Amino acid sequence: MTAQVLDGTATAAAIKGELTARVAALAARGVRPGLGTLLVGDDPGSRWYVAGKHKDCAEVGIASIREDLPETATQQEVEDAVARLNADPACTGFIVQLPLPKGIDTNRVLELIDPDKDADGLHPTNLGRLVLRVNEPIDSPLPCTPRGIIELLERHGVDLAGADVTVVGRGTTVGRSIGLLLTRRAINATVTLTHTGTADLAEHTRNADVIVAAAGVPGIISADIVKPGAVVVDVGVSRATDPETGKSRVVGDVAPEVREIASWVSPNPGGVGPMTRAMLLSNVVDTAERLAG
Ligand SMILES: Nc1nc2c(c(=O)[nH]1)N[C@@H](CN(C=O)c1ccc(C(=O)N[C@@H](CCC(=O)O)C(=O)O)cc1)CN2
Repeated sequence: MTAQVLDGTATAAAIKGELTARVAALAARGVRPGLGTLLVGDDPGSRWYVAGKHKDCAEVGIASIREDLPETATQQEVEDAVARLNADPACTGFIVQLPLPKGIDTNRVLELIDPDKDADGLHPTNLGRLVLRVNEPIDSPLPCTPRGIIELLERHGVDLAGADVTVVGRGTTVGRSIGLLLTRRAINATVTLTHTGTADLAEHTRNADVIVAAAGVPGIISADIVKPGAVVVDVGVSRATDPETGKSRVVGDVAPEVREIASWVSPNPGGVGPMTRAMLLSNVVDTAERLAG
């Protein structure tokens, strides 16, 4: 079996087309959504991601606002930047690019974001709504990567109802929050969350209909620990130097041989990354539509 491709690039492009129409409809009503970003420090990956977010905004017609601080910024300076974005009426939603430099209290910064402007869905109030609202529709922003993974699977016709999903990695932006989404009644998957303390990872992945690999360990999902016909989503982002070009490139958590055994695999790059970007735009447009009534 050769797996079919969960094409995040094409799916994200389709979503951006839909969002462009929704932004135009808002403009006709005199409403312009605006995404703010707060970037602290010089990490090249983070700079690239933030630049991509502003490029995406321009493509769909969302205004964008930037707050860039140096690596040496103090906790107070970061908190002041959050306060400016909270107060800026042109900014209808914003994100704090993660990770923040060492010495900055990330949880405290996230808690200071106005939950109604939390474009990443990472404020405790919005994560709490996800915990509490198992049955009802959710009218608050959802974390972008988990939302993007589910959208990617659904738009490729992967049925999650009753599926056994094994998530690898317990980070806040993906591992912990995707379980909350997948176990909502509207989706109805059964989730096993594995992490570095899991005694036997293979036992859990071999039983899974769907594997979401977000460990950040290159190749941790090898073909021998995947059930034939399983769906495998690669969220891992590690970097390696390409021996042929000498350039840095992304390496995922899923070994290439998995494509010979799985039914669907998300490429990496070109899978979950573009979907994360598209879901950030969706969150901003959803919020602007709610504000506009
Ligand atoms: N505040 C947040 N910080 C971070 C998040 C997040 O959702 N919110 N996620 C990641 C970074 N990220 C967005 O911020 C992100 C990661 C990857 C991609 C992407 O499109 N990647 C490309 C490959 C890029 C490359 O070659 O380097 C792909 O997968 O095709 C977009 C956004 C951590 N921080």
